Amino acid sequence: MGARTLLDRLWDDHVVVRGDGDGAPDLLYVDLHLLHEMTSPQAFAGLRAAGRGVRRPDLTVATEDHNVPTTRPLPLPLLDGVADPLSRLQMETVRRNCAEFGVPHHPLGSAGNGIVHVIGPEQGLSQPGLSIVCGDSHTSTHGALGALAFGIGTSQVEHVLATQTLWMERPRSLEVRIDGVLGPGVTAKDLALHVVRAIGVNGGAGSVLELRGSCVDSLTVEQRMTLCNMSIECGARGGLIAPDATTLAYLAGRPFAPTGPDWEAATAYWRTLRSDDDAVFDRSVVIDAADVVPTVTWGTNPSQAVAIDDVVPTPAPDDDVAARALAYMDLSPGTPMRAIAVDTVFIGSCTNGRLEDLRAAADVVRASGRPVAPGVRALIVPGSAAVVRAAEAEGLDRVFTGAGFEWRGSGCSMCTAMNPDALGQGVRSASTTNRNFEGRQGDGARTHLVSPQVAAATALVGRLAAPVDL
Ligand SMILES: CC(C)[C@H](C(=O)O)[C@@H](O)C(=O)O
Ligand code: SF4
Repeated sequence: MGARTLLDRLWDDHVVVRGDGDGAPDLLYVDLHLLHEMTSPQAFAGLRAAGRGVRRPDLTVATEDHNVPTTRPLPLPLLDGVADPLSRLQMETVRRNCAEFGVPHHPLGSAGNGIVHVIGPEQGLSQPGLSIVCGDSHTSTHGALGALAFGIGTSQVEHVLATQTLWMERPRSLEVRIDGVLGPGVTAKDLALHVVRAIGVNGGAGSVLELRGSCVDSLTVEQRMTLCNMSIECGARGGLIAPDATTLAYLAGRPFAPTGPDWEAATAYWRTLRSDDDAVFDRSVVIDAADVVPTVTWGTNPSQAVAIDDVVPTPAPDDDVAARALAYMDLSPGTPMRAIAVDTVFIGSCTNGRLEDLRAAADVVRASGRPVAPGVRALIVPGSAAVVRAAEAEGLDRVFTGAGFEWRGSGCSMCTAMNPDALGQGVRSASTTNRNFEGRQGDGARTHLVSPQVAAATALVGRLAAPVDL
């Protein structure tokens, strides 16, 4: 066999039936199927209608995240506290489906509950070399551990439930080589926004990004997850990072990580999961880490971003997309980004709702000693119940509440307007999430994507700000 990329290796290891002819889909085996309440109901309904069961409930895990309220105390064990009838129905439905089909489920209020892309890695379910699917685009997050991880549609969810396999066209490989060192105050989120700008919101279409190079090697697994999470925002099928010693150290001792001789065997395989030195990628993009700066978005897609030191850009005369974005965002060209006042700050989501993100934000708050600016609503929503526990054990909750932030239970929350945390018309937010689309955080709400550090500083200043401004 010739030189192979990491994507080739992972793909070849999962093909059950090879497609007939060029561009024909292959049938892939699925090692881990993650479910949440938004995209699983119709799939289970289809199974039931066809009189079929779940082929491998032991390789399937469900959670509740998109619709859940994050106010505390949690409304358990009953759903009495879930006021919104649609959310309540979704939560009841996933519970009933999982009970009926024998699928392990982490309901709101249970120790293992959280955002689907946060709980997989933290429980050690997401491992190098696995094929992982979920009816959710940000399944790319799990690629940070060297897994082949894709978002799929609801009809595909049903197919995987029934067969544990999936027909898929082999994606193209896009190498994103990032060498060098990130400057002071520059985070994995800034790097993720930089990558989206470098590739463009459709530039990754049909491809899986392999993120590699000395800068990627230097990132923690949680930072790698931020990067892979946003790979989907350049239109890619997913993002991948070869497992290394950092990955192994992250996984060791997690509840579902292998132990003893199984660990030895698994890690021996994981160490082979890399692109050959002479592997040929379909395309390569090279990024110098030194060029990455603290970044904030001004528009309505994640590539419409500038340095926080910069001003709102002036669109080219024929750039209707940018003009529309500026109108929606109610921004004028030339306005310094730091002059933009916000109503709301949100720190959370599968992009930036993990322990390291909360620590980074808490460090900013602690170092400044300042309270949240008057009139600003600032929310901290940990990505999972485990993150809540770990953060509280370190006293991070007290750092935040002491400064006037709200400390919430876990869930997707303000990342998406699918739960009670949705924002109102015209509300402007700085948010550590991954999408700033029109209406994403609520009808008419205006989103600026930022890092946890910038979000924390912004909450204290009341305008877009970086920790150096405090
Ligand atoms: C609800 C779900 C299908 C959706 C996704 O696929 O990503 C959501 O998680 C999002 O982030 O927009
Ligand atoms: S946190 Fe946001 S991006 Fe992540 S799964 Fe939930 S809605 Fe999607």
